[in-house]
Amino acid sequence: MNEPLIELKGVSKSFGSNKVLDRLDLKIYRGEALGIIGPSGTGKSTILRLIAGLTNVDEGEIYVQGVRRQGLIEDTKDDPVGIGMVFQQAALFDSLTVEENIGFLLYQHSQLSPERIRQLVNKKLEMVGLPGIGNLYPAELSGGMRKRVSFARAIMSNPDAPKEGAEVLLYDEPTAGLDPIASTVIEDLIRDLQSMQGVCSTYAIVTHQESTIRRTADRIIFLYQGKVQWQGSVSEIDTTDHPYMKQFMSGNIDGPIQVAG
Ligand SMILES: Nc1ncnc2c1ncn2[C@@H]1O[C@H](COP(=O)(O)OP(=O)(O)OP(=O)(O)O)[C@@H](O)[C@H]1O
Repeated sequence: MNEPLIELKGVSKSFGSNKVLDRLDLKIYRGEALGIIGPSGTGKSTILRLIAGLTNVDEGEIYVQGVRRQGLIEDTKDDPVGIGMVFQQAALFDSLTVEENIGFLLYQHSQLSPERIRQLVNKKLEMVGLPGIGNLYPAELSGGMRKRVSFARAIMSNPDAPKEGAEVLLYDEPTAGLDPIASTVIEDLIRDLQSMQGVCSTYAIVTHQESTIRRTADRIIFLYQGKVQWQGSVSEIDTTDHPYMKQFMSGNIDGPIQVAG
């Protein structure tokens, strides 16, 4: 098989005495849509934050396109692959307009003219199905619209920079708190972005919503007690006899997974 785009080798991560990840191995291949599922507090978001370079491993290694990541993303000038992250909360600046939010990094760090940034922002807003809302403030948007704006921000790129935008997107519960129809819109958008040329063809998605698991992932890993306990394709969700998966997908209180609280 090809070299993985992202690889975690023997990664451990603790917060105080809480060992969240325990010698975890994980590979994400180019063009793959990986779903990460598991009970609350098992470290799914932590995996995304490690891949994004927002936090450091305690032990183990992270490779991005075969190159070992050293330190946090802010210390790494030339990560070989652009990695964008969409957070659970859209995490927009309330005092800035949609356009200023999406173009934030370019306004801060590029030499591009405001007019050029505005054009680029408008293009991204069209891609996420929200043309013409650049002048609105986050408070004027619905939750689903805010999520889409955060997608636009994650795929924003500087055409003058050597690489054209995020190649890998990390979605942390992108449909949490949305009604079923708004969730479908987001799920479709995730797949649409994947199929658009030049945008992120590879992504990892953390979600608790069953429709999102089924509609946005190709391969799924089930995380529990710091390790990948099961992995398979979406169709195998319904056929697996794995006790963790059967309990988790049925929502049964009784089973090998200890119920928190
Ligand atoms: N910065 C931090 N400081 C202390 N503890 C943390 C920190 N970040 C995460 N944790 C703890 O690590 C564990 C895993 O958190 P994480 O958010 O990765 O889990 P998760 O599987 O994404 O959970 P959920 O499904 O509830 O969102 C939790 O017990 C959490 O309290």
